Amino acid sequence: MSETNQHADREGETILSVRDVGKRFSGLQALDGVDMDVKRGEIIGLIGPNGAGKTTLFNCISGTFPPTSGTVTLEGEEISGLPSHKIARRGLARTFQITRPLEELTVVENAMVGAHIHTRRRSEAEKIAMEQLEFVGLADRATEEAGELTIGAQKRLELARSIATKPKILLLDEIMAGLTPSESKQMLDLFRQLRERGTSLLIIEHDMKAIMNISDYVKVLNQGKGIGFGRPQEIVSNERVIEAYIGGSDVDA
Ligand SMILES: Nc1ncnc2c1ncn2[C@@H]1O[C@H](COP(=O)(O)OP(=O)(O)OP(=O)(O)O)[C@@H](O)[C@H]1O
Repeated sequence: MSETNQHADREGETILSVRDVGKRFSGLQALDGVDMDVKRGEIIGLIGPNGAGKTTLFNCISGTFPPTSGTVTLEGEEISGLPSHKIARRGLARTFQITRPLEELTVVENAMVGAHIHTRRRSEAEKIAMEQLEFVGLADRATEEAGELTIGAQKRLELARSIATKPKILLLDEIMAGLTPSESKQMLDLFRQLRERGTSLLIIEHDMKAIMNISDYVKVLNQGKGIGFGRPQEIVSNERVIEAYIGGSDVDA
């Protein structure tokens, strides 16, 4: 069975659909015919060796740049080629590999940046932002300068900012990097709560144990191509996946 068709019959409403997506950077084919679906309330882990194309796929989905070929649809409507702010307004949020809050703003003002994509009213944005800070455990630090936060708290603020956009699907790019074990556990708990609310998550993460623990399904990229899709226990015993990791110079999620 091809990796694309495996589990194609899984149930639930498709939120995000990636079809035959390719991305070329001058001489380099960074993505080549990638297919993937994310259903409502699913957590999908996206893994692969360094340079596999994981962040490039996030960039193509979220509108940082358009794919060279193929389509991306959100709730059945094509979003490939739209600018990122329009994609965000339709319900797709993302975090970035290197997260830095606007240090001179307060914690709540940072979270309000997310809320402002839906409302221009400050009081309404502040209400939405405070709800999300409450969710990530930062409400009591709302008036502090964001630059004062520890790395772990900055990551939770980044999560609060992104969920303040009220996403149907959230793309998380190594948001657990640099967290202590207890902060990672707290982050995984937040992911589970988001799933319970019906938010879909697509997660790039270094920590293989965490990704296998949290994901409903795992998608594996290697050299720009999908080489595996399945339940975590299927992925860890998939020979193509093992070969891609052992054959590569580095093991990375
Ligand atoms: N803007 C760009 N211009 C040119 N090449 C790029 C660009 N972005 C990514 N690439 C190249 O595309 C390939 C895929 O990179 P990408 O960052 O998507 O991989 P990744 O799987 O996220 O890797 P890592 O785990 O190291 O972050 C790499 O060879 C990279 O050098």
